[in-house]
Amino acid sequence: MSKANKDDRRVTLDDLADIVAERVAGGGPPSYTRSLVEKGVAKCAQKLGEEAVETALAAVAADTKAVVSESADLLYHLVVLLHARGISLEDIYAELGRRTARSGIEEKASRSAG
Ligand SMILES: N=c1c2ncn([C@@H]3O[C@H](COP(=O)(O)OP(=O)(O)OP(=O)(O)O)[C@@H](O)[C@H]3O)c2ncn1[C@@H]1O[C@H](COP(=O)(O)O)[C@@H](O)[C@H]1O
Repeated sequence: MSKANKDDRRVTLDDLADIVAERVAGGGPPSYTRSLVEKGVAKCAQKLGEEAVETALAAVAADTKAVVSESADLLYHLVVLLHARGISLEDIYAELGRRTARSGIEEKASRSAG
C-alpha cells in the first residue's frame, strides 16, 4: 500500500464545490476556475462536453491512467458548470436519492410517460 502524503488527501465533490465557490468569490491569486466562470455558462458547458468526450475516448482505448485523469477533469468541470448555473450538489444528490427508490428501467419509463 502506498504511503499517503499531503497531495493524496481525499477530495470529494463537496470539497471541490467549496473550492470552486471560494475561487469564484475572488480575492485570491489568479484562478483558472474564476476565469472560466467569468467566460459564462456556454464556455463552461463546452469544456464539460470536451472532457466527457475525452473520458469516453480514453475508456474505449482502454487507457486506464487517462480514464482516471479525464474523469477528474470531467467531474471538476461538472462542478464548475453547476456552480455557474446556480445549481447545488445537494440538488443532484436529492435527485439521485429519489432514483434509488426504483430501478433504472422504471425511471427511464417514467420520463417517456411524462
Ligand atoms: N480539479 C481541478 C481541475 N481539473 C482540471 N483543471 C484545469 O482544467 C483545464 C482543462 O484543460 P484543457 O487543456 O482542456 O484546457 P485549457 O486549454 O487549459 O483551457 P481552455 O483555453 O480550453 O479553456 C486545465 O487548465 C486544468 O488545469 C482544473 N483546475 C482546477 N481544479 C481544482 O480547482 C482548484 C482551484 O484551481 P484554480 O481555480 O486554478 O485556483 C484546484 O486546486 C483544483 O482542486
